[in-house]
Amino acid sequence: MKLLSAALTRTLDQATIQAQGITSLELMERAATALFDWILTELRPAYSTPIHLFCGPGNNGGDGLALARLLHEAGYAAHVWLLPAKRYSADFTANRLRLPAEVPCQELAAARFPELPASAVLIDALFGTGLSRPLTDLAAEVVAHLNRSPALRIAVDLPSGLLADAPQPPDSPLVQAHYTLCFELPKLAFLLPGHAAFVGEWHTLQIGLEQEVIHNMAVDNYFIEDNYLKGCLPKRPRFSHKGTFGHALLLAGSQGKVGAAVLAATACLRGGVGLLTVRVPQVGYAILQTAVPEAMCLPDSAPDILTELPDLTPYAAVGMGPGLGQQAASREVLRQLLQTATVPLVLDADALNLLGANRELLELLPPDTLLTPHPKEFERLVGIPARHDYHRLEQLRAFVRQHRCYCVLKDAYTAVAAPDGTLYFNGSGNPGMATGGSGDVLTGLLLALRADKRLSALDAALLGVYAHGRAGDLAAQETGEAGLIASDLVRFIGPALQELTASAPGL
Ligand SMILES: NC(=O)C1=CN([C@@H]2O[C@H](COP(=O)(O)OP(=O)(O)OC[C@H]3O[C@@H](n4cnc5c(N)ncnc54)[C@H](OP(=O)(O)O)[C@@H]3O)[C@@H](O)[C@H]2O)[C@H](O)CC1
Ligand SMILES: [K+]
Repeated sequence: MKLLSAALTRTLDQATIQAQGITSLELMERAATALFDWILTELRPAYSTPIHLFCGPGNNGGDGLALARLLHEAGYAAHVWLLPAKRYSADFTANRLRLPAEVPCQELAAARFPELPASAVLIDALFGTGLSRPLTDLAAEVVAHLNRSPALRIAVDLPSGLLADAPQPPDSPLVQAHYTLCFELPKLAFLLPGHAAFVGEWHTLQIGLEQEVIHNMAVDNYFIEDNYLKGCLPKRPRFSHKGTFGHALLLAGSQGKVGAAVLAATACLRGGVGLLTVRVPQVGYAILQTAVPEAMCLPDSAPDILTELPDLTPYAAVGMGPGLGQQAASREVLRQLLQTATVPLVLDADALNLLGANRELLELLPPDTLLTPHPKEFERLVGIPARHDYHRLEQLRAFVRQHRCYCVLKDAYTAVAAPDGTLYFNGSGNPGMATGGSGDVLTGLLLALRADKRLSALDAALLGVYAHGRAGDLAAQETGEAGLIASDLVRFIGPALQELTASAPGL
């Protein structure tokens, strides 16, 4: 699914109007009908529930006015509050005129804000994609008033005050919505951690925008939704053998952190790797052989950290990092790996911290290496703290372009960055996955997929990130979010990958 900028959204509106031979007012009616249907099916308000609609001067306000009419016609208690302005959009005015006289409709004024009790539903239709500057004066006061209310807040298209795809000054007034209902496609702003408290739970409502036009739009941000990757993992041919799916090498573990190696190893095996060899220090040998009998173990000669890189000839892909520690000897193993590897690499955790602390090593990254930092590790990699979420995304694009690598920036909506700077935001997963070892599981899974020669680097990264989140969603159905631990993720990798597997060979 593409993420469109506010400007492209406007282009899409116009193209839809032209292609379908409809008026912009008819498109607004579709939007209002979709909002109405969602409210009725999902919220199921009582007829007596007071529904207060706060309408701004543009088409976002027009959506609110049309929704007020539909609610009123269906017997609900709609009450409209208008934000006075010098100019109103044509479709706002048309819907203002179509509002039945029985619907209470008042202009907002500083001394005349309505009481908004907990039993009410508030519709924020003040500003949408036409917002051009931070809210001030009366608009800012209205937003503060809405946020103070204990009532449920539903934002139309965007929480008012939030820009769809660009940063706003810190502390700009923003509606804190419980739900945001937008049209057809989500907005980039919804996926950034700093906006979670304002966007709330978001849903896209279909209003029949032209798919052909969307298809032809060039964008650099995508959202990976549920059906996007279905069938992308090739079905295994009947005459497969262990070699078909590659032999992976995992370099992981140190004194006190052998569990990370165990988790990554089991995830790699569940990810479908043909053969797995794990390099651990002596301290990990008995643990690994006992906990993961399916993996071969090639112990380092050192007791508690990795100090030697094994011969890489047998391997189709190499992963390094989980539980590694940051000792100088392990850094030299990393350096040697970067200098000698000719197969795909997956680098995580302390391998990333070693890169961050020795940034000259970044110059050695073989092309298409896959890095999986969380935001703090990413900051160490680039060496400059991000000023805000959008700045971090720009750093991410610059980083992958410079190093010709893939980077998985882990967050609530994990972003997979491709070397051309395109970002793919992952939609699967849940907060239960913020638990120790979750990242080690992702590394192991990605290592398995990178060892599978049938997959491109991008497909392996997208499938791995999505399946990891999906495994978390399946696991949480059984354990709940709080009770989820990383080994639960491992158990559900198989079912998650099964959902993504093509139903017939070659599909
Ligand atoms: N396909 C769709 O997504 C559809 C979307 N619809 C709805 O339309 C809005 C976008 O409508 P638009 O009229 O372009 O914009 P807004 O309603 O957000 O607001 C524009 C007016 O607000 C003024 N403005 C902007 N910023 C401020 C501010 N900080 N303070 C005060 N006033 C502000 C702006 O004035 P300018 O001076 O900037 O020109 C405009 O007057 C979209 O979000 C959807 O809700 C369609 O209904 C259906 C299809
Ligand atoms: K809004």
